[in-house]
Amino acid sequence: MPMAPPVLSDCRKKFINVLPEQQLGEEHSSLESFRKAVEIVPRKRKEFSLIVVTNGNRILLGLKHRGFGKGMYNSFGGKLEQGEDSVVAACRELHEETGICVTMKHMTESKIGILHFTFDDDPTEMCVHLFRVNIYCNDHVTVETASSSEQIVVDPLTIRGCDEITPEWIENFFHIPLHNMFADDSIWLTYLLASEKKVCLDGWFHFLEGGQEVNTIRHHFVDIKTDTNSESPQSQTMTLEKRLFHRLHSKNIVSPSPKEFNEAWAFANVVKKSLPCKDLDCVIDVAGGHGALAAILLITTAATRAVVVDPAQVGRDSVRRAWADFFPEKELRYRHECLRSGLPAELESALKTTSCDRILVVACHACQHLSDETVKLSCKFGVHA
Ligand SMILES: Nc1nc2c([nH]c(=O)n2[C@H]2C[C@H](O)[C@@H](COP(=O)(O)OP(=O)(O)OP(=O)(O)O)O2)c(=O)[nH]1
Repeated sequence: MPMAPPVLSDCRKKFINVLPEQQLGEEHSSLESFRKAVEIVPRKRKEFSLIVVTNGNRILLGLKHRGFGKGMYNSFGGKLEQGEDSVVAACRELHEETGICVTMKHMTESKIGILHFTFDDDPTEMCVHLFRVNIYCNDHVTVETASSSEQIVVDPLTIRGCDEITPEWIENFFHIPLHNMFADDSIWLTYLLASEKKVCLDGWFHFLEGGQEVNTIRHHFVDIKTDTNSESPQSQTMTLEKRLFHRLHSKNIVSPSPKEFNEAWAFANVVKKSLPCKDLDCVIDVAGGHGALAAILLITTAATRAVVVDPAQVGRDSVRRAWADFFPEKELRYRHECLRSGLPAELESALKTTSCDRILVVACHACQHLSDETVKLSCKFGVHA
């Protein structure tokens, strides 16, 4: 059964600087209900472009120095010039404000919706054409999967601002400065960034009087279309390491912590460099706790099964909850038992179905006694450790 798309309010809980609910107004479930509540019919309409720029799980935001939104962070864009098409305007504004060049073809494919803004104290409706551009930085040699035939490769040193705006990379987009951005960003931008699927948005936001100082929405309605067959642009370009990290964060998993995840990732890489993992079948992670190391080895090697031997029950199966779809048809088990009895039992059982050179015992911790015991037992059974 296809998974239901996430709810707007659930997505924003994952971001640390999200604005308080009082500033985000009432959420409507249909445009009709939104229009009825707002009552005001705008008399004029102005068109703008807005381009969200990401690179994996980083986002490029601009700090505005003048005009609308001065002193706040926003994505890039501006007014459409007389008779100008929204795609042409988006290419022009992105280049003017960041130096990034995107072809018309790519910008056309990057259009993801429209945002409509109305105000209690202004009869003009702002109609913002929304684009989502995911760039590849050519100092990031780690990009693993690039599905688009025409990638936007940017030399990060060429990114520059102008007198109106200064671009700045936010390394983890769950940390974007939403408290210093337009209130609607806490609603739609969080959804866009948190979604692992490609989304198109039609957003309607009605603001209270008072402009950016008050920055408060009275009513909103966001119509979201999720393309369940298509990964979001950031998922396509994220390295596997970032995708795994991102998944832990987006599911609010605290065990493994970011530090433990980094350690497990680094440890797995060292193990893979020093051992012939091509024909690996079984991984035994001794005192492996939450099981991140075992799972990373399952995901990144040919191993088909892994078992975590640890008397402590750590993380309550968090790793499987977060990453199960990264190792489909592979098995991750937990054996809650001490090393002395659990490891030999697992080794004996594994050796019944596979050869010793296809079994790997790993242990990532600082206890000399535990390490000695692990190596001694592994040597006794003739497996890699
Ligand atoms: N994220 C977000 N962006 C908004 C909101 N409202 C709004 O106009 N924008 C965007 C659309 C445009 O990209 C930008 C406003 O355009 P601008 O006033 O900077 O236009 P411009 O660059 O042509 O300005 P200028 O040269 O005439 O000073 O802000 C909003 O509520 N949220």
